[in-house]
Amino acid sequence: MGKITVVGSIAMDLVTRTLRVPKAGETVFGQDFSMVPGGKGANQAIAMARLTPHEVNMIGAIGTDAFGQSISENFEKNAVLFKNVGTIPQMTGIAQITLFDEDNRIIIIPGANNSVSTDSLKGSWEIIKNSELVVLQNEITHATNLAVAKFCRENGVKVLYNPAPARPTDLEMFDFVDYITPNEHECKALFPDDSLSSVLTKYPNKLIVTLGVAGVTFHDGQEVQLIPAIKAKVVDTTGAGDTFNGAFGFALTENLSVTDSVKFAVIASHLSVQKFGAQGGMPTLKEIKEHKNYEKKWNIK
Ligand SMILES: Nc1ncnc2c1ncn2[C@@H]1O[C@H](COP(=O)(O)OP(=O)(O)OP(=O)(O)O)[C@@H](O)[C@H]1O
Ligand SMILES: [K+]
Repeated sequence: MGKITVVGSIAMDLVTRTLRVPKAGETVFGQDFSMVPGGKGANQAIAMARLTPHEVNMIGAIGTDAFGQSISENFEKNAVLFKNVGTIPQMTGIAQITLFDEDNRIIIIPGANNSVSTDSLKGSWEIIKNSELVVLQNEITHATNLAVAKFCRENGVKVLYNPAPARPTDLEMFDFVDYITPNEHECKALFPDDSLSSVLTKYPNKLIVTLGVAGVTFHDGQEVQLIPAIKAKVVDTTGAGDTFNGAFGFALTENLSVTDSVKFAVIASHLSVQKFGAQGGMPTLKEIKEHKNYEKKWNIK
């Protein structure tokens, strides 16, 4: 049975690079366009499959269109098990991404991802139950996430929850998950009235907040830690957060501490921003091990 399972979104990313973002009613010429597989769930599954020789299971849904076919081929190529990815008569989810000024702007149309429900998970509970870690994000419905998290809690399965994009119901998940990884904007949306350090202190070794170029912060049980990002020549930051989550989750399953898992994932996301596409820059374990910040004591085989 699979060691790591992702229940989440699958999409095709339609990526446009431009030097100017059009104003309302305006037309501009962009630099280039490409289609690359994405979706936070699929991205995080692929980030983990690049790192682990063990099974990574993807559970989700695609549509009957051509995007679905090419996404399946991509799972195959990246050694993600996808027999529990359903195909339904709908459009595959898409993300329209504009790359501008070293950052991205994204519009998501969920399509088939909205059909991932407790009903559609019927054949998947056994895989979930036998996982060492289950990974969730916010691109499938809250009701499905909550049902999976509760099931995992009842069955002693650890859950890594990436509440992205943020939604008001996220706090209901907190009691049923082990690790929560918002970025700073998502964290502010969850706790608008609290300072970052007071929120981190409330959830030691559980709430891990990514701060983009500034790095990652969390409370380690003693004090608030800031693990700085590693400077990089940025090509495309799309997927930095997904790479972080995938690598963090993988490191936890290798029994690294939260602090070491964060440091490991910071190396992974630093490598990811140097290449194009959400998945394009996701490193292999070998690439992370060759990085100067890799610590031998982590002893990952
Ligand atoms: N420009 C950068 N240079 C180096 N590392 C970066 C850079 N941007 C992000 N990272 C690394 O990636 C991690 C995750 O990035 P970020 O906090 O932007 O997540 P995110 O907002 O979920 O990303 P995205 O939605 O773009 O995938 C950061 O904590 C940092 O370690
Ligand atoms: K990238």
